[in-house]
Amino acid sequence: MTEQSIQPKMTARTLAVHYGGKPALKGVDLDIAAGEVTALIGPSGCGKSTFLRCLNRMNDTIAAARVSGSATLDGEEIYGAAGMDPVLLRARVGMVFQRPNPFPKSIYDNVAFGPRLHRLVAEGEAMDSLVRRSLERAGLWKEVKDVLGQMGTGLSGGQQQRLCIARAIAVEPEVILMDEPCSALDPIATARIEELIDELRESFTIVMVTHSMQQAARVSQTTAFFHLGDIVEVGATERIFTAPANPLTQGYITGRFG
Ligand SMILES: Nc1ncnc2c1ncn2[C@@H]1O[C@H](COP(=O)(O)OP(=O)(O)OP(=O)(O)O)[C@@H](O)[C@H]1O
Repeated sequence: MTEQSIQPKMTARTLAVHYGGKPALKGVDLDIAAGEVTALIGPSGCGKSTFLRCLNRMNDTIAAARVSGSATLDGEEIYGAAGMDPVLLRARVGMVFQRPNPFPKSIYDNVAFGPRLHRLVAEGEAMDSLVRRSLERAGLWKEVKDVLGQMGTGLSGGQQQRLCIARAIAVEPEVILMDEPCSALDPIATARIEELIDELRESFTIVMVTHSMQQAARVSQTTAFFHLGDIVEVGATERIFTAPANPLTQGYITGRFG
């Protein structure tokens, strides 16, 4: 028995990625528990973002990347001949990036983009209420309700990141991948996003790459420690930060390397 959930939302088995023949991820296994925040930590270049991108086939967009092994969503294989369509997969497994990247469109159109692409609701009242609800869930509605026609790119960095979260949740994904979502933000904007992540966990499964030990400890329930393309240790966040089993994990969380 591991410390992991017995009914994982997503799994990775011997998942490996090479970039132009160079290994970046060396065949890792991980279970992602439903309704939790899983933090991926580890030194720079150890494969955290590469792993994250495997979970919604974003590595497909990198020409040099070759993925092997298996990843599943609700037990369904993502890769291989019977794998999932990347566009449909990304509607179920959304992504928020390091730098807030709203489209050069209005706040409204940023949030309506996914629902329009996937024809989720009709234009008009139904779309208006979906946009409103998504902005409310992202904690941004009150700040933008009177300026929905203004460019999303005109918001502050923290607001832009919450807009990107609203855009991601507008299509009701099951999983949200976050790649260092606060690293471009100031401490106040970071605190708001961390609170938001904690709230979103009630509705979504979240996998987050972070360089901040404090952030991993504050917002995640499970932590996986990556080192040189492997997952060295995974377990309950509290245990990882208080009693790591592996000396490499211990060295990293106490700041001896990384
Ligand atoms: N698009 C790419 N093309 C070629 N090599 C890449 C690409 N992306 C990542 N790599 C390489 O793969 C390895 C793992 O990188 P990755 O970005 O996944 O690590 P990371 O742990 O997320 O790093 P960081 O914490 O610095 O973001 C590194 O050696 C990196 O140089």
